[in-house]
Amino acid sequence: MEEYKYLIPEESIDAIMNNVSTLRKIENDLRRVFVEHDYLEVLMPSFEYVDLYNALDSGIEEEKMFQYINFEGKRVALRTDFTIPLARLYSSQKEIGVKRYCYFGNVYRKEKRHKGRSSEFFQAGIELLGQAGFAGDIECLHIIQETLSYLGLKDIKIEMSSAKFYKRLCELVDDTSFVDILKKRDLSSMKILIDRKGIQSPLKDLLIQLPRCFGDIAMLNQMIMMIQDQQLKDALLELRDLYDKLEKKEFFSFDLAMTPSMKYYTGIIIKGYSPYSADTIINGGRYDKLMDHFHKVVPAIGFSYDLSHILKALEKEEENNA
Ligand SMILES: N[C@@H](Cc1c[nH]c[nH+]1)C(=O)O
Repeated sequence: MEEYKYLIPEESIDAIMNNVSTLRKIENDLRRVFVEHDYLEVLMPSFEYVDLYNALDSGIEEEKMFQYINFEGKRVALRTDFTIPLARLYSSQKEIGVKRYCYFGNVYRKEKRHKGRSSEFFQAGIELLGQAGFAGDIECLHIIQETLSYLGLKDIKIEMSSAKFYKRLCELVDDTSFVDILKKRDLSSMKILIDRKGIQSPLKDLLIQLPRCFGDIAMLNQMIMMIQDQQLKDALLELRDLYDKLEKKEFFSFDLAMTPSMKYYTGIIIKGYSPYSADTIINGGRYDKLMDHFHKVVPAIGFSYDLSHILKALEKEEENNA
């Protein structure tokens, strides 16, 4: 027992304890930008009904939730995600219109044992609710761009793809192993899958290219020319139109093999990377169907920074430059 007096469980964030001043500085810089753009800060509850998460289906499985049965006999979980509770908050408001929320706090998702990864994550994010199409997408991407310099990390890359493109691919390939192959960018398994399913060109050619389909606008244009399926093409054309409308483009590139981190995404998906972090430091996307569960039609988009991963990356970057 003695040793446990000195240890923290693997689940706990360790990157933050000694880095509080850095965390607070980044947090305050982000808060200032979010507020300048009219985002209202909200403090969300730590506990939510498991049923809410299940009904709105983020894709985070129940085994990943820290849950217990409360005095009502209902299953309650520590917050696994901010977007879902904020959708509930929005849907409970009387007036429907554009709303901008920002938030700072922990989310909890159980990691597999002995992976050396904590199960609590400190997130800072925004949700733009009621704003459809490019206007919302561009607002979010510009805020990401504006806030990047406050993270203190060099060489951050923001990659974009489309949930419509991904969903259509899944429909066409129609195989349970496909997502895993995409995640691993495993070309040899992709070829085996193509043979097993008897997939013919032009889909076959696309699937073979897919694991290496990351790059700039030239790559996207090339794929648009090559793709014949109209739904896949339209999804990429939409992405290109969005990119064309961006004022500053230097941080943004594309990754067509991207798999959405959340099931609720319906349009653009965004992931941010640092060379010093194996985990993504930004996740976001458009989610126009989430509010259907509350019988409301509300287009929405948002993103969050994972500040625990950012702090870890900062430590590594410093070590590297020492
Ligand atoms: N909630 C998402 C990020 C996000 C915010 N808004 C839209 N997506 C996550 O935790 O990964």
